Amino acid sequence: MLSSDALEPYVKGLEVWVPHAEEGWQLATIQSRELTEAHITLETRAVTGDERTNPRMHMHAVPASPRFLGQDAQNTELPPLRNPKVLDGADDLTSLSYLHEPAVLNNVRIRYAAHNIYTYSGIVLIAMNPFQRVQLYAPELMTAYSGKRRGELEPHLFAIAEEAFRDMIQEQRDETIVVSGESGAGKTVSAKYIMRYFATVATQSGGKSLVADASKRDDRGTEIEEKIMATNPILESFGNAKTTRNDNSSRFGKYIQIHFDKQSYIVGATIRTYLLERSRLIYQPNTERNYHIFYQLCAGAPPSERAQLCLDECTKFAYLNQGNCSEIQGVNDFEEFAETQKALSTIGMSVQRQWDIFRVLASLLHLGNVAIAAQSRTNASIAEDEEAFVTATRLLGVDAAMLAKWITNKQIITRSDKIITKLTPAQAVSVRDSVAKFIYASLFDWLVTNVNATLCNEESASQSHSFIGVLDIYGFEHFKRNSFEQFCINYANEKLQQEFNQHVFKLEQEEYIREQIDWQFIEFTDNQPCIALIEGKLGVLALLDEESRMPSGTDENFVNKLYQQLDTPANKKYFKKPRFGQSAFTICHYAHDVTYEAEGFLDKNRDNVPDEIMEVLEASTFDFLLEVQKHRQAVSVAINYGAAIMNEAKEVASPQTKGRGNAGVSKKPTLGSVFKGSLIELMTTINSTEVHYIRCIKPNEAKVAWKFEPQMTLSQLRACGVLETIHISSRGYPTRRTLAEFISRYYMLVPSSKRPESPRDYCAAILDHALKSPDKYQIGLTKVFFRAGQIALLEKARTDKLVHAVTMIKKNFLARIYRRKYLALRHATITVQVKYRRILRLREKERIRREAAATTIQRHWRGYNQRQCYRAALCSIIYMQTGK
Ligand SMILES: Nc1ncnc2c1ncn2[C@@H]1O[C@H](COP(=O)(O)OP(=O)(O)OP(=O)(O)O)[C@@H](O)[C@H]1O
Repeated sequence: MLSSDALEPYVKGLEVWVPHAEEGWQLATIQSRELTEAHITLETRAVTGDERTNPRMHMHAVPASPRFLGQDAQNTELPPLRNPKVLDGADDLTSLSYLHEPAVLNNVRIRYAAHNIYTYSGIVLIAMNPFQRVQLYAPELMTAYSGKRRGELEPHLFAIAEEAFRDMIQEQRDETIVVSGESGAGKTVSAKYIMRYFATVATQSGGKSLVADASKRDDRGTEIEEKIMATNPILESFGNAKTTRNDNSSRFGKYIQIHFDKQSYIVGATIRTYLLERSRLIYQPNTERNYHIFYQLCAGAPPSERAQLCLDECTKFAYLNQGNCSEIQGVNDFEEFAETQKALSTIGMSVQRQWDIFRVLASLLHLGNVAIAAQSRTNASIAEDEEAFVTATRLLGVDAAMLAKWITNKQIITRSDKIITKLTPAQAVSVRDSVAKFIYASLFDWLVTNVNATLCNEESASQSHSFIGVLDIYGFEHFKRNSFEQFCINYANEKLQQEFNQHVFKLEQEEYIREQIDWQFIEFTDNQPCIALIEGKLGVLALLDEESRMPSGTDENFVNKLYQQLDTPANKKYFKKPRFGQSAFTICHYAHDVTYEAEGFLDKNRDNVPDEIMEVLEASTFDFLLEVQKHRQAVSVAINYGAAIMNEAKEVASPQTKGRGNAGVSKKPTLGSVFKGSLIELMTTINSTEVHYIRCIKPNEAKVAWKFEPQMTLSQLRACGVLETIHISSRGYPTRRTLAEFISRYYMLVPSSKRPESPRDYCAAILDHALKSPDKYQIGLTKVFFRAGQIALLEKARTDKLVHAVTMIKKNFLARIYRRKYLALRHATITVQVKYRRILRLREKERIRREAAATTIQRHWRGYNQRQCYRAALCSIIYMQTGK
């Protein structure tokens, strides 16, 4: 049933959001509203756009289940309300009055259009990729953010870095900055700037930040910072590749811990890496490349080393030419090779050791060129004198005959016998490739361990007092075809999302307690059932491991096991068996339902090379290769030990799983279990730190500067949990203002005679006047908390008040002006009148005077005439009488 409160704002002329196919959401105004006992009808019209593409929208809501009908879709809710215009482009989404999907999208869009790439969403920083160099990372800006609290300046990743740095000093605890987002969203760039910030900014005791002054740092300090920065080009060369989505895509996850001493100077760093994409070594889709280092080596090796390693154009190597892409626009592999070498030297790696590494890389390229022929129709064979094979085995320092034998044959050990069978050419190619993948993955791990050894020796480890970790991890992935890699990535994201949700809740609760407001905490939907479905005792990973350890295990058996174990009513919210086909399974993740193709799961999970080939490699005459393998074995032992402990714990917990399919079971750690172990370890670390979040968003697929694709942005906002967080917090008090901010904006809502002294009472007085429902807000010690929508009401009240005030001022002002004008006019009129009258009077006087004069003249004239006549008559008489 719709409450009258909910309906109240929906009046004619109000702006609301309606769904739109391309724009995500579109602005519309309510044209009419009709309320009957049976239902409510709202009719809206799009504010912009042409009538054909955006026809009128008719909305209905029945009392029992409010709904509005779109052009062709039915919605069960009233349309979301638009925020007051004054909030457009707010730099923190939590300051919006209505917090919903369209509001978030609109705000981010407005900011991006104004070239503001960063926006806060509560504790999260949303970073939109500009796909263009922006002037936001200069040292002067680092100085500006140094020592400043978040919110004092525009949103920025330096503000997040500074916050972590300050918290570390003040709270004496470890910090983590989680940078996530989809491929090409800007994680690596952001992580690099954060590291640069830490490398540039140092502290003085007392927690006062300042940009590092070279004179204040000893050489060791500066050297460590240089080394830390040098890890970027190294890891990028060996772990990044060109993909369709990103020219410099990191094909692994990493967690870099920067260690600080008691004075908050950097003393070292350690790097943990996750799930390097191994398949890229042997296969690249069209327009994609293998790892950068191979192309750099082919372009940059000097002639003597080139000859020694038999290097050629990169297009000549099967492992490098499948994507038909040997160059990246704007990247010079020759120069990049020099950069990589320089970085390796910076971390203290000798030139000899560098060439050992390059030798291994060259051997892999030649191994990829080894032709596997069909000896008979089904049996594979390798020509031992083939150039590529000779070079590969020479560089690897291994027995060519033995390697050829174990690439083309397989040995099965039974209780009483050892049976050798021939492999098909396809199987042999797969073994050859598994050797290459194994060596490259081992080399990568060795490299990371060595980088760590130089970045954090025993001395720096002993000085380390606290650390800030930067996690640059792949975001949620959902492609047309999803495989084991996407499964692992999405599993990692489920774990991070859970941590994030709990964190947001924890923070909310903490703030409410700190501010001493009354609240009843709301439950939120935890994604734990989905995580349990993946990593639980009989979850996807356990069943995958069980099947992987069977000598005769297949992807089909694995997927059937999933159907049997997991396709149950209890799991129906999280696991689905697709309607068609028997080779896929769907997991309903927090961000999206993803259907995974089971094909290849077992191979990828097993990720092992036959024992016989391991023996061949272990007998190598190339010392460096042996060192790499020893390192690998040490890591495996550690993982096995961890796995054994985990298994033991599991078996104690669940006796019914004991003995499940143990016959002929391989004891090697599977990739899934390794990943699970490293993820658990990562989560333990992260949970012991204070976490800060940066969510990178890729605003368009084509990587075009400043282009905003709403649907693409929306799906990422959903996937990175921003909308989920907003949903969570909107059930509490999502909007808040400090008492001072609140008073300075809304003081006019209470008459000046009724303004109390204390800020809290002042706020209470304002709220009492402006908001009808006291349950819609709470006044804390330093902040006022609002339920969704209240700021819009306050804004409206403020606008009404101001409009009223403006009208009054205008009225009085105009009255004054017109009165003045009137008085001036009156005065002028009177003056004119007086003068005119005077003139008239003068004229009258003059006339009278003239008339009098005329009369006189007339009289005189008449007199004169009469006299003249008299005189003439007299003369005539005299004349007549006298004759004179
Ligand atoms: N802040 C930024 N300023 C300018 N350009 C950026 C910024 N962030 C990202 N870019 C551009 O986007 C590209 C992709 O960024 P980046 O490599 O950091 O993505 P990613 O999220 O790490 O991707 P992947 O997961 O594939 O490694 C960069 O090469 C750069 O061109």
